[in-house]
Amino acid sequence: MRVHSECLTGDILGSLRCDCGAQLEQALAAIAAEGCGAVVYLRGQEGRGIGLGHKIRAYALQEAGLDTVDANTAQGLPVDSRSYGVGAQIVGDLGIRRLRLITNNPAKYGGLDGYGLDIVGRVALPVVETPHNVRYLRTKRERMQHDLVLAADGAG
Ligand SMILES: Nc1nc2c(ncn2[C@@H]2O[C@H](COP(=O)(O)OP(=O)(O)OP(=O)(O)O)[C@@H](O)[C@H]2O)c(=O)[nH]1
Repeated sequence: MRVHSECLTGDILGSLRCDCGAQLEQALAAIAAEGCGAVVYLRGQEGRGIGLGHKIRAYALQEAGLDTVDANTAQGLPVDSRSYGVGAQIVGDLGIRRLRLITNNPAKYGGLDGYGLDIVGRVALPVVETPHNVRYLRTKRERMQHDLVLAADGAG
């Protein structure tokens, strides 16, 4: 089961600044290979909840040296305002009660817990690391506690 946060730039336009598009593709492929599963695509979560306009402004701040966390707070916005209650209810509405969750994000795992869903495991997504997204990935690991192993530690 994949609960995916909307990312217009990564999912639709194929931006290399984040790994969202790659993660969506990986999740779809993993579910296809398994022969069962679902992707719930959560609209309204663009930019970890700040919206597309603010995310584009965050990109300008990142060009000036801020990381993805500080580029949110510099705009007076929360680092991550996503909640997963609606996602959990959609999962339940699909008739799914017992699942393995495809994510590297502990907050997502915790956020889906407790809605009558039995989350029996986590499926880690292999990291698709490029020179363009390595700083983004490192910030996810170091400041947002994502469970990521990066090959390029020490680079970039
Ligand atoms: N604020 C901000 N949000 C971003 C940026 N790049 C991508 N996003 C958003 O980040 C969200 C994805 O969250 P992540 O924390 O990258 O990963 P995740 O989906 O929570 O974790 P996984 O389940 O492991 O994929 C999407 O809503 C994207 O729109 C950025 O530079 N700044």
